[in-house]
Amino acid sequence: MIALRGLTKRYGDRTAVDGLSLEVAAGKVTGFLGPNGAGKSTTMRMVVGLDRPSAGAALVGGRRYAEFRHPLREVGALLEAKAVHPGRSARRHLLAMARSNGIAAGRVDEVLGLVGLEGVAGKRAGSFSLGMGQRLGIAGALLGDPGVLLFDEPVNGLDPDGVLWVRRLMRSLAAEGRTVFVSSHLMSEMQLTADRLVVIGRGRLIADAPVAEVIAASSRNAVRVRSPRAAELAARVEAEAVPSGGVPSGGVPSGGVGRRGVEVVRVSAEELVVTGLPVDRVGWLAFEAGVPLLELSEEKASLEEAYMELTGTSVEYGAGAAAGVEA
Ligand SMILES: Nc1ncnc2c1ncn2[C@@H]1O[C@H](COP(=O)(O)OP(=O)(O)OP(=O)(O)O)[C@@H](O)[C@H]1O
Repeated sequence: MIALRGLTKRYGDRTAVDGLSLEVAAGKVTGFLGPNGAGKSTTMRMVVGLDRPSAGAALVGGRRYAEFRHPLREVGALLEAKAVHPGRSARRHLLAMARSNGIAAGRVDEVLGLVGLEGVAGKRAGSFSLGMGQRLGIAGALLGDPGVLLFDEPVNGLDPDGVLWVRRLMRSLAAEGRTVFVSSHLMSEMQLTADRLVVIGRGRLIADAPVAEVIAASSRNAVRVRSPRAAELAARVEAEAVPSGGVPSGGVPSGGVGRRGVEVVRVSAEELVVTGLPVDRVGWLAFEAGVPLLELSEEKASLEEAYMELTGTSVEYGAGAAAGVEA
């Protein structure tokens, strides 16, 4: 398990990571998301002792990275692909890592096989493509057979086969009970790979929840209804939004991701789009109102849509973001 306790990193007057507190559980793939410059790499670097926190702590299994005698056996990381001496062969690079961490030399060929680089193990790492560099980085992370793994943008530069391979690898590492913490900008890939998500913006925590919960909290989730008596149904649904007590009962509790009310958009005389209520609730309301239904369907948000909503005000370098101006 990884535990961040008030983790903070300042570079001069810039706060890259701002009081992050969370736990990344074992046995799961946890996706680490956030706009460019949000502080993901800085956070990961602090977990593996490459950066020193300005305040707070990053713990692996309750201990700081610096306390480990053989850190690669505790936590493996792919942080910068190609962070390898270009003149060294892949095998020599891994052998040097293994030696410094008391790892048997035989493990080097094992991980080279695991990542599919056995055929080029003697070649200079400097001649590797971006994708081969990523595979070598992943081999390095796996070398000490650690219980905790961090991957910063692992599919960067990989072809579709490689992307699928990384997805399966992450899933199988988590299934073995390991802690897998992986950053990515590819939302569709994260939707397929991750169990949980940690979303940050400007160094601060925005969400920490299961993937399904993050998506369920999106206002883009909607229920499409067609009925010859759509107006009656709309009135019934709107009554649900603001009951006599004045408190919206339709807001779907979202477990820390956000709250919202019920909205009805009249698309046409026969068609409505309802947001803020689950599809089965809309079905019951139609039944209670005695309104016939011609269609009742669910439109689910994608993780990408949910993510855009969550991070909308935290984007620093987006096309629409005014540089240097706080949202
Ligand atoms: N060594 C450094 N010196 C000064 N500022 C830094 C340093 N490293 C990172 N930063 C700043 O800290 C902030 C967070 O950067 P970081 O690389 O952690 O973000 P990120 O979420 O990984 O972004 P990306 O998705 O673009 O990789 C950025 O504003 C960055 O410019």
